[in-house]
Parts: sequence; structure tokens; C-alpha cells
Amino acid sequence: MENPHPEPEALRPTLPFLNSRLARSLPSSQSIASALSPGASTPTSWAGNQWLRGTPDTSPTSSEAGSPELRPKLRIDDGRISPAIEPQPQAVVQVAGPVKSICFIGAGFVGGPTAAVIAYHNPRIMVNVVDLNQQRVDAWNSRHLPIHEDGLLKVVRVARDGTADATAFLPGLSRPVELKARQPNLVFSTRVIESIGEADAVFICVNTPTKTHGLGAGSMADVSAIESAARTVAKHAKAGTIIVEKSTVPCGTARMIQDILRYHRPETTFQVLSNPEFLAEGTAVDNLMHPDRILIGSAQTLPGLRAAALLKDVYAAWVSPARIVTVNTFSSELAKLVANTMLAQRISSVNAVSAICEEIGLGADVDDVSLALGKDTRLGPKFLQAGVGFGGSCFEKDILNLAYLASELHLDVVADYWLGILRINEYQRQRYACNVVRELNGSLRGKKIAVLGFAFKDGTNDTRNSIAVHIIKDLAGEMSREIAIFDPGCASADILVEIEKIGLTQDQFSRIRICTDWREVVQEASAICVLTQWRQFRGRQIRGPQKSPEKHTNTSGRAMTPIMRDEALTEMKILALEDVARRESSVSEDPLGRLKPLRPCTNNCRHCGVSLGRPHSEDTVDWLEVAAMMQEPRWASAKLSEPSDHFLVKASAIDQEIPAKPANTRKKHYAAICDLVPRPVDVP
Ligand SMILES: NC(=O)c1ccc[n+]([C@@H]2O[C@H](COP(=O)([O-])OP(=O)(O)OC[C@H]3O[C@@H](n4cnc5c(N)ncnc54)[C@H](O)[C@@H]3O)[C@@H](O)[C@H]2O)c1
Ligand SMILES: O=c1ccn([C@@H]2O[C@H](COP(=O)(O)OP(=O)(O)O[C@H]3O[C@H](CO)[C@@H](O)[C@H](O)[C@H]3O)[C@@H](O)[C@H]2O)c(=O)[nH]1
Repeated sequence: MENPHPEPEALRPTLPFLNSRLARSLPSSQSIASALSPGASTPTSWAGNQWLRGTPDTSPTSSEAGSPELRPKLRIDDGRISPAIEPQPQAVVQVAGPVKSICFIGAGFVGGPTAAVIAYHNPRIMVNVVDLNQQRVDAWNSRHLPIHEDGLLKVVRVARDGTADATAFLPGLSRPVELKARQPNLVFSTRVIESIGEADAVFICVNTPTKTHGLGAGSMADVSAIESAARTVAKHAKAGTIIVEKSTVPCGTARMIQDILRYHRPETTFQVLSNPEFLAEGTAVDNLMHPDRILIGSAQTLPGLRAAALLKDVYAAWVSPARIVTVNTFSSELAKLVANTMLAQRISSVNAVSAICEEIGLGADVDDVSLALGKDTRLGPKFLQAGVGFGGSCFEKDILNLAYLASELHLDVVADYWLGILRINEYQRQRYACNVVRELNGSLRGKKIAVLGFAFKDGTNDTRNSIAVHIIKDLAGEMSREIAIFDPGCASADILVEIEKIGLTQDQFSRIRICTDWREVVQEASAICVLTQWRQFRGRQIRGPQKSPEKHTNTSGRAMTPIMRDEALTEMKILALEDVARRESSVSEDPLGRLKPLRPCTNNCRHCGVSLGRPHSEDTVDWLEVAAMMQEPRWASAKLSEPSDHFLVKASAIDQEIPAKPANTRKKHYAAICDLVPRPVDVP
């Protein structure tokens, strides 16, 4: 039953955190909330600051149902809002059974791939992914997924389209393996209300960007999409549905969702779990298939723990229980913010070291320093690559989010400590742009600058908060003749949208050109900035070690035995069989022949014939050709160390691979520019 009192606009839940300046100048967040809505008594449970006053993480158990502290304390009399005094209906605690149907709200970079992998490993669970964006939904239903991730299309095809009966003859097996057809269990649609109504669990995967205006602009997370999703869930979910907060959110948001649910459905108790996602773009499918950990935060009550156990069962289809960590809701929300902040902190630390290496002039090499650090098992080798700074939609926003929390708690020294990570990041990218200009004699007038790579990292088509866009902005201010951009993974339209956001003047904007071929970009360029580490940019002939067929292992770790038709095979076992089949077959995508053919696109499909994602190997950049096409002084630099070494070696060796870095190449690290003039080098 819906609450008879409509939720008044003025009393929408306030966001969990408040502007830091305001927080410092006023005694408490509660009083700020009141100050902002004079005359309105903000409901205690909606002030978003229960946690500040040390409210324990306990949803009411059946015995506590209707706990006055946690129920909405509002009533509206003649338009005036006052604390409710009459008793609320008793909340009914539903004991949920196993999850058979899941609804994902938000078919974005997280919702889409996560839903697909959960559906893939749980063929008996129906997974409905809903989004308000019809174009995005259409793309998920087509052969051209809206997100470029290695291996994603196959996972989606298996779960979305189902598979056909297949018989495979595998090496070492006397009998053929017979695979039963699999029914589709992944649906993408805009049927938000219906899908929520059918679900046993609803995953909220909507966007939570940094606020751009109003209170807390530039630092506070905008949770309005979460609020809106929570309201829809509150109105349409069946009793007992588990609500899973997948988005990255400010600490305390699960409680805000709980309060919204309680307001609209006072007769029912829903369990809200925090289950943050740790996938990195570009490796999303691999990260989801082999997660370091699954983190589940719940209320430490019987219903809360029961809901966490049910969610754990969903993941247990492919993740070892030892990797599933259960904690309380607030720890889980906080852990996600801290994880991103600490990863970014490592990058800023090593970027700060790169500045020292460049300035000290004693030949100290930041790569060597990273190598030495990475050997320390306490530090480990990951996230120690110096570059032009980190980009993407997550790190900056989550650091701001954490710093905002600290500042909200009046912990200014702590907030400042985290914000230092962002200061170094900005410093690093500005230093890079500055060095480009300096190396080109202090002026870009009349010169063409080539930008190779626009996505915020390789392996993804995501252009949000890309480092490239910041650097392009700085360079555009120098009024170069042209800034030409090429990215093998990004649609030109997406690049344009990002550039339009940076506020270039008409004149600056007219000098930007987005190209679809790297040759167009480097032709007559004076400098090349390699800003995304695409494999394609690493140069021809110099490749990482290819996987040899022998390296394919039986991922199930068990000896292969003939499999009868009626034996239920999990996708984990089928993956292991595919590994075996790949030894013989040249078909790597579907070696067992179980995928159904993709549906053809409509005649006017805008994607067909366009390279949406993967760079083609025939398009690999040849740095010798590049050097020949450029104008003096032919400068080039790379964002991260790996491609830089490759193209330096390649360009200097004139088509011969040499084992060491050429001594005559001037290489100031990362935030500097390297001489790309090809010259013969003695090969030892
Ligand atoms: N991108 C990543 O790699 C990553 C990794 C881990 C966590 N996260 C977090 O996950 C969340 C989502 O990030 P994302 O990159 O997937 O964002 P996204 O913008 O790609 O996707 C969000 C989707 O939600 C949809 N949406 C918004 N409100 C909706 C509503 N009320 N009903 C239905 N659909 C709605 C939007 O249309 C959009 O398609 C964020 O909190 C982010 O911080 C992102
Ligand atoms: O040693 C390194 C590693 C990364 N980067 C840069 O850091 C940025 C972010 O890279 P990465 O973390 O790999 O990608 P994201 O998709 O942003 O993933 C981060 O953000 C996600 C969203 O919250 C989390 O889920 C992931 O765990 C977390 O790694 C990119 O610009 C990289 O080029 C470096 O400069 N040096």
C-alpha cells in the first residue's frame, strides 16, 4: 500500500553530504539543512546524517519492526509539515527465498557487463536490464553493443540469445561432447516498472557523477539518479525484494534508499545491500569473471544477513566463497571510495617521482624506480606506471566524494590529504602540455599537433574525463594551426561531444580535426602526443608475447571425461571445454559451435561497416612511416612508458629491433617529448 501522504518536494531526502565550506561555517549538517529550507523540519531519518550521530547499522528485525528512530517522522497538516505522532503501521518483514529474477536499473558501463556476467553464470536466473535511454537499450539488443569490452559480445550472446544444441569432438576424448541448448535469460529493455515488479533482487547501477551546480558543486556526489531509482523501486517492487546498491555512492546512501523505501512502503521492510563494483574498463569481462573479491555490505541483523547470503549465492555460481567478503553496509560503501582513492594515490605518487627524475638531471629513471618498488611484495607492481595522469569517470569523482566526507566531518587535514592526489594529477597533465609547447620553441603557432588516443584508457570507448581532453584544452589555447585527433576505439561523435564541453572559443574549436586514420593525423605534424595506450600505437613488429596454444589450460582444473548429453554443464565447465577445443580449432570465439547466428542489422544501421571498437592489426602505427610523414622537429611522446619505449626503439632502429634503448634518443620522461628522427643505430 502506498503512503497516503505524497512525498513533499521540500522534504526530499537531503544529499548525504553538505558543502564543505558551509559545513565548516555552520555547527552541523542538520542545521544547514534547516537553514536551506526555512520553516521545514527536515525528517530526522532523511537528513542523511544519521551516521554522523552514530546510529548503528541495524534495520529493524521483525521484533523491532516500526522502530520509531528509523521510521519517517512526518505528517502534513494543512500543507504544514510536522513530526508524525500517530503510530505507523507495523512493517512486515518478508523472508526472501532464492533469487530467481533480477532487475538491473542502468544499462551503462557497469550495469550492462555485470548483468551479462551474472546471467551468463546463472542460466536459471532471469536477468532484466532496464534503462531510460532507448538508444542504449537498442544497442544492447543489437550486434553493436554500446560498450567496447573484450569478450563482452560473446557473454551477451550466450545469455541474451541463448545457445543451440552442439556436438564437439575434442582432442583426447573418445566420445563427442554434446552440449544442450541454453535458453535466453538476459533481456534489455525500457520496461522499468514491470521489470522491477517481477524481481527478487534489484541492482541499482545508475550514474553518480560529481554535482556540477548548487550545493556542493564540484565536490559532492549527485545521487539524484539513485533517489529517482529508489522511488520507482519503492513504488513497484514486490515485498521482500532485495535492493542492491551497485553504483559508487557516498557513505550513508544505503540508509537514504532505505528511508525512501520506508516512506513509500511503511508496511514492508526491504533489505538494502551495498555491493560495490570494482571492474576496470577495458578489462571489465575479465575482472567480472575473475574478481579479486566480491564485497557485500548488509545490515547486521538476521534479515540483513539473510539477504547478504542470498546475494552471495548468486555470485557463488562462479566465484569462490573465499573471495566473497561480507561486512556492514557503511564499511562496504566506504571501502569502495577508499579503494579508488588509494589506487589513484599510487599513480600520483609515481607521477610526482617522475617530476623529480626529470628535474634532477642525474639520469634517474622513474621506470626503474617503479620496477624496484614493485618487487617489494608489500607494495606490488601494479598501478606504478608514471604517465600524464589518470583519467576516467571514477577516480576523480570518488576522491572528491571521500574528501567531501572528511570535510563534512570537519576533518580538514584528512580531506586535504586526499585532495593532494588530485593536485598532483592536474600538475602532471599541465606539466605535460607545458613541455609540449616548450619543446616546440615556446609556440605552437603554425604547427600541427597530432593526438593519438582519446579514450581515457585503452580497451574502452569511454571518453568521460579523458586526460586527452584536458591536454587538448591547454594546447588549443596556444592557437596551433591544427590539433588532429585519432582514436581507434572511439566514435568521432563521442569525441566531439567531449570537446564541445571544454569551452573552446569558436576560433580554437575550428582548429580541431577528428580523423578516422592515424596517417591523416600524423601527416605534417610537428609533434605527436600518444595519450591512450592502444596496442596499435606500440609499433609494428614489436608485440607482447602471443599466447601459445599450449598455454591454454583446463580452467576447471579437472581431468576431462566424456560428457553425456543430459549432464548439466556450467558455463565454467564449458569454458574449460572451449579451452581444449581451441587447441585444435582456429575458431577462437566459438570453438564448440554453440552460438546462434547474430541477427542482421537493419539496412540503414549506422554502425555496420564502421570500426566501432577494436583497432585492426593492419592499422598498426608504423613509427618509421610516421617519422617520414612528420614535419621537423618531429617530436613525440607517450602517455605511459610502454609504447614510448617501443616507438623510440622502433623509430631509431630503422626497421630493426634492438635489445636496448638507443642512447642517442633524448628521452625525458612522460611529461616530456622525445626526438623521433629516425637514424641508424648500431645493433650489437
Ligand atoms: N564505469 C566504471 O568502470 C565503473 C566501475 C565501478 C563502479 N562504477 C560506478 O557505477 C555507477 C554507474 O556507472 P556507469 O559508468 O555504468 O554509468 P553510465 O552512465 O554508463 O550508466 C548509467 C546508466 O543508468 C541509466 N539511468 C539513470 N537513471 C536511471 C533510472 N532512473 N532508470 C533507469 N536507468 C537510469 C542511464 O541512462 C545510464 O545508461 C556509478 O556510480 C559509477 O561510479 C563505474
Ligand atoms: O599505473 C597506472 C595505472 C593506471 N593509470 C591510469 O589511471 C586511469 C584509470 O585506470 P584504471 O583504474 O585501470 O581504469 P578505471 O576503469 O578507471 O578503473 C578504476 O575505477 C573503477 C570505477 O570505480 C574501479 O571499479 C576500478 O577498480 C578502478 O581501477 C587511466 O587513465 C590509466 O591510464 C596510470 O596512469 N598508471
